[in-house]
This record gives sequence, structure tokens and C-alpha cells, in this order.
Amino acid sequence: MVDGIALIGFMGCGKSTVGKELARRLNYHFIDLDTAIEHGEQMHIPQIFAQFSEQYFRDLEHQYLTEQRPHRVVLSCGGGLPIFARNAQLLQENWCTVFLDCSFEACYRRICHSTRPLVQNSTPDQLRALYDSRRPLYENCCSLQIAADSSPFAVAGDIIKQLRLHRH
Ligand SMILES: Nc1ncnc2c1ncn2[C@@H]1O[C@H](COP(=O)(O)OP(=O)(O)OP(=O)(O)O)[C@@H](O)[C@H]1O
Ligand SMILES: O=C(O)C1=C[C@@H](O)[C@@H](O)[C@H](O)C1
Ligand SMILES: [Mg+2]
Repeated sequence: MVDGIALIGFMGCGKSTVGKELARRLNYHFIDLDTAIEHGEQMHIPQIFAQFSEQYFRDLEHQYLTEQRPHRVVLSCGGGLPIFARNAQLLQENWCTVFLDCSFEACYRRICHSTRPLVQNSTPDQLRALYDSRRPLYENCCSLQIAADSSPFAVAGDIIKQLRLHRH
């Protein structure tokens, strides 16, 4: 029985949106790690990047990941989390890690007007290069890869089907 499902993938692939829907349908707890950090630190992520640094955020991200317990939980990770070996190792050891594989075009459409610091501070070409460099790392880290250009409802349904999960 799969107890802890971690969703990974590029910004805008739908980890937070699909994660909420998946948790609802499985009757699992939903944890969004970005939101957990924002609540815990009482700061928004763009503020953490600006006032401290990206490295400071990455250390928080690792710390909050270590604190999660994979029991009846859907965990939506930040887009950069699995890029770091120490996080990829934790995901591989403790979680059923699902890569939401969404085209760059769809991700970009969904995030281009957002306040995500990496979106604000990059050109579209730089974001595409980041997408291309990260994709193999998501593929390496995951135990399941799911096409994620369709609706959140359909993507959540595909995950349930592939993992042979059912509501209980
Ligand atoms: N399958 C989808 N179809 C259409 N729109 C979507 C889909 N998934 C997410 N969205 C929209 O795209 C935006 C980004 O989605 P979301 O926040 O879930 O991405 P994310 O993968 O969690 O990104 P991040 O890595 O920054 O946390 C939101 O406005 C959301 O409503
Ligand atoms: O892809 C990334 O590196 C990020 C994605 C978001 O989820 C946040 O974790 C933050 O904006 C960094
Ligand atoms: Mg998210």
C-alpha cells in the first residue's frame, strides 16, 4: 500500500493543484511544502529569496522535507527540491515519488504572470533552459512518470489508476 505520495516536476506542472485533488480523492492529508515553509517562517517565498537568498530557502526546503512523515499524505514539493541530491535521496527512500511531466509551453503559460522569484528573474529562454536541465533529474528521482498537460482532475485520476489506489 502506498502511504506517502510526493509530487515533483517543473514550476506550473500542477503539483499543488493536482496534489490537493489527489489527497481529496484518496482521503489523504495534503501538505504543500512551499506553503508549509511560508507558514512556518511567516514569510512569502519571494520575500525569503529577496531578504535572505536562494541558498537560505534551499536549506529551509531540505529541513522541512526531513520533518515530513509519509503516512497517508500527498506532499507537493517545490519545483527545485528534487534537483538537490540530499532531497532526491530522501524522496527515493521514503516516498512514492510521482513526476508530473508537463510540456514547457503549458508550464510557462501557467506561471508567466506569477511572482515566483525564478520566473520574475529569468527570461523565457532561461526558464526553458532550466526546464531542460531539470527534466532528467525529475525522471531519475521518480518511481512514476505521469503526463500532466491535461486537467488536474484527469491527472489525479491517472495517478490513482497507475498506482492502483482506491479511496478508503
Ligand atoms: N492541469 C492543469 N490544467 C490547467 N491549469 C493548471 C493545471 N495545473 C495547474 N494549473 C494552474 O497553473 C498554475 C500553477 O499550478 P500549481 O501552483 O499547481 O503548480 P506547481 O507545480 O505547484 O508550481 P510550483 O513548482 O511553483 O509550486 C495555477 O494557477 C493552477 O491553477
Ligand atoms: O522551481 C523552483 O526552484 C521553485 C519552485 C517553487 O515551487 C518554489 O519552491 C520556489 O519558487 C522555487
Ligand atoms: Mg506548488
